[in-house]
Amino acid sequence: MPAATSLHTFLGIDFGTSGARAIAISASGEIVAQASLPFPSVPSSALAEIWRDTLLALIAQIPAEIRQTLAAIALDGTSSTVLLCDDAGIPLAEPLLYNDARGAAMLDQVTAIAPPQHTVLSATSSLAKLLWLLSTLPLAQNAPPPHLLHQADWLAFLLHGRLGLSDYHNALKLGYDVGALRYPDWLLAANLPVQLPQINAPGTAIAPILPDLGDRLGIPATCQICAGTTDSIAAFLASGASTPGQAVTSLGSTLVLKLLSTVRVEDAASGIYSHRLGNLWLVGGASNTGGAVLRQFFSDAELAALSAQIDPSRPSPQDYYPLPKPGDRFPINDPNLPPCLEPRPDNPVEFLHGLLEGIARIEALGYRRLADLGATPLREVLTAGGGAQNEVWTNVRSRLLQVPVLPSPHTEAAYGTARLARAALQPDGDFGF
Ligand SMILES: Nc1ncnc2c1ncn2[C@@H]1O[C@H](COP(=O)(O)OP(=O)(O)O)[C@@H](O)[C@H]1O
Ligand SMILES: O=C(CO)[C@H](O)[C@H](O)COP(=O)(O)O
Repeated sequence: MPAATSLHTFLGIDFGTSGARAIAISASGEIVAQASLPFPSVPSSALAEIWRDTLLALIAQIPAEIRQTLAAIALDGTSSTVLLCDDAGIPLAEPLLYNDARGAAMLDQVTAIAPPQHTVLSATSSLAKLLWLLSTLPLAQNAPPPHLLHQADWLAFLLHGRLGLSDYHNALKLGYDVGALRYPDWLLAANLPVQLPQINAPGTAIAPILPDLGDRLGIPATCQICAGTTDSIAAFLASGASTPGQAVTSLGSTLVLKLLSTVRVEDAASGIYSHRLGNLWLVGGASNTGGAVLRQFFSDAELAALSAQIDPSRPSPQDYYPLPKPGDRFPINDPNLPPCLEPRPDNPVEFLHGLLEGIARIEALGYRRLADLGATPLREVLTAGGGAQNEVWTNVRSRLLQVPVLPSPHTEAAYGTARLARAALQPDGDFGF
């Protein structure tokens, strides 16, 4: 594998909840190109087809002169978005998205095989989804067991052609033991009729881009495709945070908390888990609250205009638990938790104040839970995602969190994934963990 030079660039591709983005950076971390494409709100074809078309169209949007300098590409996807495919990588059924709770029907089975309090004990875990998919998939007798892949794994497969690989960020909610770096005995003993992916460290260079695809896209044959990560870990990596006690809240369609901690904590009842990051832990959880609820009531322009009329120093009298539909994962892990959006004041400014404060209270409750479980105390919160631009909201959150809340220097997950691609070719890495 050739070493990277100052003439090389690195591409990060983020498959988020509402669209995909790509950012190319130079060896010094400067953004040299970026592109984005929304997902269609009403899917016109099978989901995996939309992902594939979006991936190729997104790469094609990066200027040709940058594409020909690419030394590595990494991808992230929404965590626990999974699919089953055959030995040729063809999806056998529609993928299940990160927030799909149909796995609730399999929780008894998950409980029977997994240890108590394990992260997989959630309706939306990759393992619950895998069991649900296996229970519904009509598999021909003697057919080889299907491959389970996450969204980022499958997209990377399209670029490097090696099937059956994942990374230990995406694999956490499948049950992979990120402490021991192996599948645990309880999962292997379950003998599931599936080919579990082989797990790599996020950012490991896997293989060069498929020659035909490289030719078609004007990407050098030497460009390495790397093991990926999840979208909210990518947002954390984008921030540059590297000291225990620093946290990143992703305020996109959902609310995701990630605190860098020397202590690993887990609590299935509140949807809290720890991702591995070098020698440290990225502890936190993901709630279904967030910008998707705001979008049910307000356009982005309305959010900006109405927020400007809110006094962030004054608590809202509303006691909302904003969710786009019943069910949350963190800090209350309950697939049936009802949203609370009543009573609704006539004045839209007051209603929005209640929503922003409700989401901020869920965030504060989440960080409090992490502290109660013994994680490194919170010192500072950086914010990524569409909500990061809302200063009034930042002030509401700062009042409730009682630590400084700052915008992340780079709010795009794709920037963090580009850093991961760059680290793949610079073995001493640049993350400092
Ligand atoms: N001024 C604003 N204040 C609060 N939220 C906002 C504002 N502008 C956009 N948003 C929210 O940001 C979300 C989009 O953020 P983004 O990071 O692009 O999300 P995704 O998770 O889908 O990638 C939308 O759901 C929208 O409601
Ligand atoms: O809600 C999400 C979708 O944007 C997040 O991807 C998510 O569930 C966070 O998971 P992880 O901590 O494994 O990255």
